[in-house]
Parts: sequence; structure tokens; C-alpha cells
Amino acid sequence: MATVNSVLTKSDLRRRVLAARRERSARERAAAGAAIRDAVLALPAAAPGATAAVYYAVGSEPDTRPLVAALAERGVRVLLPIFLDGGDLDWAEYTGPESLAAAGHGLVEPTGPRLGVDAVRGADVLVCPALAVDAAGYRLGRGAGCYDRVLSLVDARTPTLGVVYDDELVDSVPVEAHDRPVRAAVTPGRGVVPLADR
Ligand SMILES: Nc1nc2c(c(=O)[nH]1)N(C=O)[C@@H](CNc1ccc(C(=O)N[C@@H](CCC(=O)O)C(=O)O)cc1)CN2
Ligand SMILES: Nc1ncnc2c1ncn2[C@@H]1O[C@H](COP(=O)(O)OP(=O)(O)OP(=O)(O)O)[C@@H](O)[C@H]1O
Repeated sequence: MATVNSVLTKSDLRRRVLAARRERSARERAAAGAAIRDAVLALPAAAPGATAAVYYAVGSEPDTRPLVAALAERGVRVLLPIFLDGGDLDWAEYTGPESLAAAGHGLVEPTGPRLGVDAVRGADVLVCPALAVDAAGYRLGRGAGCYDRVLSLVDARTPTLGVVYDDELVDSVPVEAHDRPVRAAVTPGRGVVPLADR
């Protein structure tokens, strides 16, 4: 995949990654969820008492549900995103499976009190969805720009992680002026991978 990226547009690359994700087995997805959980739990920023902002995986996304459960279990405050019309993200706390409900666009979202778009500024670690992450930390998202906005809100020293399958960590993705990089990737096989100069 890495060799042909430079000639693919964002939408071509999105289609390719989504098609490849649909082919992944339940076994691979389960193993990925456990590996992602263990990699993020080992970070100092995920210590008890910290606040973590994490996407709640749906469909073929790299599974963050085991991570969310384990963080809450160890006493980390977990904020989950709520997709707002217009593309901003609001946030609410995960307080167990009963604090979640099916929402629009196939998403599962928290039902507790909404903390506001700026709540993510209080996160000690930010775990972002991505379809691909490149060597400089640039990520390809779903195309709504939600996480570019979130990444521009948080302090530059916050550990920001883009979670992808191993073969979705690529040399380069198409970059536009509004794109904001993450500081590290997390993959099931490689764990937390710090990215260039971040
Ligand atoms: N699990 C998870 N939660 C997340 C994200 C994510 O990527 N994964 N987001 C990351 O940004 C935000 C939601 N982002 C969204 C971005 C675009 C569309 C959207 O316009 N969907 C179209 C296209 C079809 C599709 O992708 O299913 C649609 O539903 O009509 C929906 C949500 C917040 N929560
Ligand atoms: N900081 C921002 N404020 C407002 N709109 C933004 C911002 N960043 C990006 N956008 C808008 O989002 C649109 C989609 O951007 P892009 O295709 O790069 O999304 P993406 O990076 O794939 O998605 P995401 O960031 O949700 O993962 C852009 O056309 C842009 O207008």
C-alpha cells in the first residue's frame, strides 16, 4: 500500500482501506482490540486518575472497546465523542456499558451529561480514529474533519495517538492545509510508534 499512496486521492485511499477492513476476520479484530488496549494502558498518561478521550469503535474500526473498559476499570476518566451537526465533537463520560446508546451514522455514543466541545482540552491522552497514519503523523479520517478540529484544540504536549491496523501505517497520506498530525500511531503489531519529531 505504501508505494502507491502518493498517487491516490483521499477518497481513493478511504475506499481501499475500508474495503480491506471489511475482509479482516473476527479473530484478527479481537486480537487487535486486546493489543491496542495493552499498548495504551502501558503509557504514563493512562495512569489512574488521568483523563483519556477515546473513540468508541464501531464496525470494522480497530477495536477500542476493550481499552475503554480497562481504562474505566483502573480509574481513568474516559471521555467519548458525540458527533454534532457541522462536524464538531461534544464529549461525555463513559461510566459503564449502560452509559452508551446507538446513535446516528452507525456510531455508539455516551448518553450522560454533555461536557462541551472544549472538554477535550482536559484530556491527558487523546486516542483518535484513522483510516491511515503516515510517518509524519498525518492521518486520513472519515472526511468530516472532526479530529482535525480536536487536534487543533488540545495542547501540543498532549500525547495524541492515531489507531490503525499495521498495514495502515504508511509512508505518506495526502495532506491539506487544515490537517493536523498525531504524535504517535498505535498498531496491534507494533504498539505505540512515535512519529517524526513529535
Ligand atoms: N467510532 C468512531 N466514533 C467517532 C468517529 C469515528 O471515526 N469513529 N468520528 C470521527 O470523525 C466522529 C464521527 N465522525 C463522522 C464522520 C462522518 C460521518 C458521515 O458523514 N458519514 C456518512 C458517510 C457514510 C459512512 O461513513 O458510514 C453517512 O453516514 O452518511 C459520520 C460520523 C466521532 N465519533
Ligand atoms: N479546524 C477546522 N475547522 C473547521 N473545519 C475544518 C477544520 N479542519 C478540517 N475542517 C473541514 O473538514 C473537512 C474534511 O477534512 P478532511 O478530509 O481532511 O477530513 P479527515 O481528516 O479525513 O477527517 P477527520 O479529521 O474527521 O478524521 C475539510 O474540508 C475542512 O473544511
